[in-house]
Amino acid sequence: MVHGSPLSCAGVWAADSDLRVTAYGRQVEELGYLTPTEIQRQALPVLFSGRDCILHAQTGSGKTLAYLLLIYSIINTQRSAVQALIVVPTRELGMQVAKVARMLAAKADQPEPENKPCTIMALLDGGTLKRQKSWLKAEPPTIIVGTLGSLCQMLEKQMIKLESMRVLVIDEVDFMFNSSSQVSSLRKLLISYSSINNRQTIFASASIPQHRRFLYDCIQQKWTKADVVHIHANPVQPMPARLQHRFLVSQLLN
Ligand SMILES: Nc1ncnc2c1ncn2[C@@H]1O[C@H](COP(=O)(O)OP(=O)(O)OP(=O)(O)O)[C@@H](O)[C@H]1O
Repeated sequence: MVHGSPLSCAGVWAADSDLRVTAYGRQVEELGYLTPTEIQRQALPVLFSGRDCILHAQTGSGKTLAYLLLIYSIINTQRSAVQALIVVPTRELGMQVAKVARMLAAKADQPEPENKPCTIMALLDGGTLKRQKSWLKAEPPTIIVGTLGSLCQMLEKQMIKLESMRVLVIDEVDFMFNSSSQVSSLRKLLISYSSINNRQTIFASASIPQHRRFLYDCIQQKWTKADVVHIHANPVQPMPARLQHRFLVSQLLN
C-alpha cells in the first residue's frame, strides 16, 4: 500500500492466507457491496499479487469494481501524475465507470489536510474536451477514463504523459478488437506502453471467443507480462435438462 492512497488496505476486501477474499472494508460496505461476486472473489487475490489479468465474466458480474479496487490500492495521490488509465469503447460506458470511480473516491478515507484528493478525468468522445484541456494544462489527474479517439488526440498533442502509469485497464476488449475504427489505435497504445516497468495490465470483457489465442497474443506482443492470468468466472451454464418451456396463448375478448 502506497502512502496517500485514498482507500486504505483495511478499506478494501482483504485476502486471507488461502488467498480467498474474506473480509470486507467499511467503505466498500457503505456502497452496498457486502459480498464479492464470483469474478471479484477469484480476481482480487491475483490482482493484489501484482499480476496482469484477463477478467472474463458476463456483463454485470462486477469486473469494474474489481479493477477499481486494485487501482485504489495502488495509486499515491501525493504524486502529481496519471497513475491509472481505463480505456473504454463508448462514451456511455466511460461515464458509468467514471461515476463508480468517483463514488469510491468520495468514500475513501478522509485525506489529511495536506494530502491531495484523488482526481478522475473522463476523456470521452462526443464532447469538446475544452474543460479537460485546461485541466490537463494545470495538472494531471490521478485516473483517466477515456475512449480511444479522445485519448489518442491528447497523447499526440503530448497533453497526457503516461510514464508514471501503474495500472492500464482495457474494458470491453473484445468489442475494441472487433471494431475496425478502434483496433489500430488500441494496438498502438498497447505497444507504446508495453515498456513501462512496474505497470499492471488488465483486460476485461464479457466475451473472449478465442481466449487461448488472445492470451498467446498478449504474451507474444508484450501487451502483458508472461505470467498473465486468464480468469473466467460464471461461464454460461447449459440449460438444466429438466427445464421445460411452455407457451400460454391467451385470447383477448372484447
Ligand atoms: N460485490 C458486489 N456486491 C453488490 N453489487 C455489486 C458488487 N460488485 C458490483 N456490483 C454492482 O453490480 C452492477 C454491475 O457491476 P459492474 O458494472 O462492475 O459489472 P461489469 O462486469 O463491469 O459489467 P459490464 O460488463 O457491463 O462492464 C453494478 O451496479 C455494481 O454496482
